Amino acid sequence: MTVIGIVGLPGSGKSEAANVAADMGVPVVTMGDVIREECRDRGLDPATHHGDVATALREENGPGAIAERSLPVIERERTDGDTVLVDGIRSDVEVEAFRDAFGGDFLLVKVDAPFELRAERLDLRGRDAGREDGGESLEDRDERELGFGMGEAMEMADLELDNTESLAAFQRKVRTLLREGPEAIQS
Ligand SMILES: Nc1ncnc2c1ncn2[C@@H]1O[C@H](COP(=O)(O)OP(=O)(O)OP(=O)(O)O)[C@@H](O)[C@H]1O
Repeated sequence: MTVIGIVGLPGSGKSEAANVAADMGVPVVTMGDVIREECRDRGLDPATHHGDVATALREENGPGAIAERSLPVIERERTDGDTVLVDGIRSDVEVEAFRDAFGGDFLLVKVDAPFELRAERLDLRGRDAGREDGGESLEDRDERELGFGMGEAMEMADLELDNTESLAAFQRKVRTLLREGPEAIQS
């Protein structure tokens, strides 16, 4: 069994990687869903309290809290000992939590695309990038994510998936990783 964690800056292609996994029947655990579940356990509406509950979880149980909460969900999904993909890792502390839990069965994959390409793609997606209406710019989002420890998390990656070609090429690369393992990938 392999637990594959995905890291990368906003717009790099993490969700697309998760979509490929889901299409292949590989379970995807989204750490945001874990927070939403915690909201419901606390009787709070995830639509309005997502950020508060994420902050509260970290304050109450330390910076690795959300990763820790994801562990039983991952265990639940690894029924046949198959691969599970985890999306939503934000920091080195969370990477450490997964490494402690899964040891050599944990593979950290960094999805990489340069700023301009991410900005362009997010523009096409119709949210996030270069907003002039008071929304957060991609620079600010990058800054915020790096502030959580995303830079350190990315530096810990076991494997880098370049996403500078077409979407189809990226999807092929992710499928190869999930089917054949990291040895089959040449950056
Ligand atoms: N190789 C590619 N070619 C064209 N478009 C792409 C490519 N990879 C991703 N995209 C598109 O770029 C946008 C951002 O990708 P995606 O949502 O997967 O990024 P993300 O890392 O999950 O971002 P966020 O952190 O904002 O959730 C999406 O609209 C996606 O379809």
